[in-house]
Amino acid sequence: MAVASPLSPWSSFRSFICTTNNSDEMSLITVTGYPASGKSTRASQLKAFLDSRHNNVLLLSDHSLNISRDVYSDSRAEKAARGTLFSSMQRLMSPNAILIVDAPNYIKGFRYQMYCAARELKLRVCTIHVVAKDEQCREWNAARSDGEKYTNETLENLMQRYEEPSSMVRWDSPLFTVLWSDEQMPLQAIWEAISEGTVKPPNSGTVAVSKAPSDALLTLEKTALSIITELMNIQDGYGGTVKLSAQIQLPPRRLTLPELQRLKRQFVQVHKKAITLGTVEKGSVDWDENKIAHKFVVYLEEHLKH
Ligand SMILES: Nc1ncnc2c1ncn2[C@@H]1O[C@H](COP(=O)(O)OP(=O)(O)OP(=O)(O)O)[C@@H](O)[C@H]1O
Repeated sequence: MAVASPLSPWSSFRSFICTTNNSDEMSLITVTGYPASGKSTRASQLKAFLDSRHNNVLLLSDHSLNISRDVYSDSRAEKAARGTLFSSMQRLMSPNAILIVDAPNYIKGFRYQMYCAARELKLRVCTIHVVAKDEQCREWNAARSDGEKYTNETLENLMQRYEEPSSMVRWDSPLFTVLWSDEQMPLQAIWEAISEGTVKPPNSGTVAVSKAPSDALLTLEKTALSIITELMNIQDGYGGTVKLSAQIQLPPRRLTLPELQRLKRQFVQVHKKAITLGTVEKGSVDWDENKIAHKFVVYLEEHLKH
């Protein structure tokens, strides 16, 4: 995988600057991602862009609420902190405000609650998923000097518990995925989602969005899933029908299903954006089963701990 250089947070919005104001957009933007994945960096980048288009952009975060990192190592304190975040969010949501909620927002059910609260007020919503590899988050966390460092244990814990957003469910959509290596955020598309997107009526349930995934997305999911199933079967002595054209070098220890599932989720997330946008990443030609299998095997070899 290519190693990207650190991005410059301000480089991507300059071309969109204009001075539209006094609009009646009301919206909730939920930022989510791993701990120390760059959520606040992206949230302030987004706020700077939106400030040039709207006169009431608010940013709510653990930091602005003085919520300490320690809450994430104590489930009761964490629950109370989520309550504080939620009530502040409700207080700040208003006509003519764009509210960005920059917090871990890693629990699916919590994002759903936020979505319902926004719909009650007929706000437009969108979710920004900031994606960084585990290793990158560890590195950024270790290097941070802003007093917001997580302990290693809390960091690992939060990464394990993270529930990824999905564009297939209403409460996470529209979903914008921003990779740690992306120089640009999709600022214009986010603006359109919150200023022109559909305002969903309250209380119309939680069913999945009807839009079908592309074949490529399904193949990506299915192929990665069949590989981890096969690996578990082989490890448990059930053998397996080896369909892969690639061989895999495994670490000399037992692999666990949760770790394989986590790597699968990350792998899918990393490649989903290219597929949904119809763009092609450097080095990949298409998305057939064999090529995906090969990419996933390489990904596993790179990321499985020895
Ligand atoms: N793209 C990037 N390039 C280089 N460094 C980055 C990048 N994104 C974030 N960082 C660094 O990583 C650290 C964490 O960034 P940031 O606060 O944006 O993450 P976060 O996800 O909001 O963290 P938290 O989970 O603590 O809220 C900071 O020290 C920041 O400077």
